[in-house]
Amino acid sequence: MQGLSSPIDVAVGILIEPNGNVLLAQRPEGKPYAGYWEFPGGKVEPGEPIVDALKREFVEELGVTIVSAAPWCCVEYVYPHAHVRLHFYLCRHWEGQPQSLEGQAFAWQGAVKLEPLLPATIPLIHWLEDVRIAGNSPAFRQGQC
Ligand SMILES: Nc1nc2c([nH]c(=O)n2[C@H]2C[C@H](O)[C@@H](COP(=O)(O)OP(=O)(O)OP(=O)(O)O)O2)c(=O)[nH]1
Repeated sequence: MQGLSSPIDVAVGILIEPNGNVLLAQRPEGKPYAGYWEFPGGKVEPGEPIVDALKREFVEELGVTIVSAAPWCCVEYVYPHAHVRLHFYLCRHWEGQPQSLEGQAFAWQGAVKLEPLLPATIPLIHWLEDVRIAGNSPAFRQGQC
């Protein structure tokens, strides 16, 4: 089990369509919390800039090239399997249609109704309501990490 004093950095991207829909993915079999919904992303490799990890994960998982992404918030959470520090980015500009390259299910959602969601991601759904329709570039939310 990961040491609780050393969080694992995770880069997570929220793709937002012009109509305000956001993309979620379902965790595949074999991973902790399989079947739970999350925003696409994955672990940052040692020495890797977080935004580079974000771009790498989107190419690997979805075949999507992120053109620009804005850091939005950071959430720390201790699971039984790991202590994670999640770096969430908002992304309105990308190239390519998301494809299920790792066999995972995807869903575009307006007001997100999917269940179950990963516990650390649940608060994001509420915060997203302030930004997904407005089309603005919200300030970084301070204070969660
Ligand atoms: N991608 C993503 N991960 C999240 C979210 N919320 C949340 O708690 N997590 C956690 C679950 C995992 O413990 C961790 C992501 O690790 P992962 O195992 O999915 O990463 P990975 O794709 O690099 O996996 P692997 O190569 O190690 O198999 O972050 C979220 O919204 N999106």
